[in-house]
Amino acid sequence: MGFSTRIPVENPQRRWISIGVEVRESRVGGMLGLAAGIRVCLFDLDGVLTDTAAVHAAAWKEMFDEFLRDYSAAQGIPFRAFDARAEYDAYVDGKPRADGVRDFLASRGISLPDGNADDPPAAQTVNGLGNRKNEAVQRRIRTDGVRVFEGSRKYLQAAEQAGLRRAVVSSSANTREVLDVTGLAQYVEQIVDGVTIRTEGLRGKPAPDTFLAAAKRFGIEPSAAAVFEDALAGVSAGRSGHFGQVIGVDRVGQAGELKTHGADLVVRDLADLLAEA
Ligand SMILES: O=P(O)(O)OC[C@H]1O[C@@H](O)[C@H](O)[C@@H](O)[C@@H]1O
Repeated sequence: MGFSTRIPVENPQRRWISIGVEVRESRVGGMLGLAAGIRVCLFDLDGVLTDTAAVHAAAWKEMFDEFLRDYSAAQGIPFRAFDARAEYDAYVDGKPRADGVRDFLASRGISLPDGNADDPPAAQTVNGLGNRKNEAVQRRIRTDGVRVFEGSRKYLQAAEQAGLRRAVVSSSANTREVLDVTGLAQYVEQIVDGVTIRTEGLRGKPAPDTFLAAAKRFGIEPSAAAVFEDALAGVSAGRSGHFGQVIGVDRVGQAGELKTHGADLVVRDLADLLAEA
């Protein structure tokens, strides 16, 4: 598509729009910077609506570094810390908690038994490590609070006023608490989250199941919904579910990777879409 600001005159049904880091083609007729025909917005939470991707990444690092220190001492191998940027983005971000534990450990050639959902945080199991990380993230959320991206709050309000339907689709089992403490719950009609994944037996991102479940609740085809995602696993889920539009939200300088994993369009903040509307 190229980095151009030209307005093509040969096809009046299309225009070039410049949004944040990308210049992409968009069909005229959509609202709030969306493609024509979009009636439903499916928002990821952490990193899209709230500044909690970094909170999760820090909690993962706290837990994995402690585990890796013990593990390397027991195995007599050098300790290599968890990379809260590259390894978090590649193996953990956007996925349900247990998948994040499993996929990162596998990348280091480590395999642990799954254990049970109520394993204590000290247990050397996938669930035990997941529960240890959850204690860390909840401590951080309750101590430091949660910051809402103001552009996202404005976008939610504008979407509501425009009559677009709105769901949050997150792998996090802490979704409801975060929506409640930030006051964002009032803008959200449906929630598909880490708890739904467990109770309905859905596959987590990068599988499209959670986004498809949300589209189904509105009784629409995926082609009528836009997916808003900051995680590589999340844009992959949007792409493989054949959603009408996949909007990558780049908070950490990974616009290129978001595009190669399936984003149609990459913005730095949802306010960029309002500026174009
Ligand atoms: O551990 P939770 O709160 O259930 O969240 C699971 C995952 O939820 C995703 O939304 C986050 O991007 C991940 O970082 C997080 O690990």
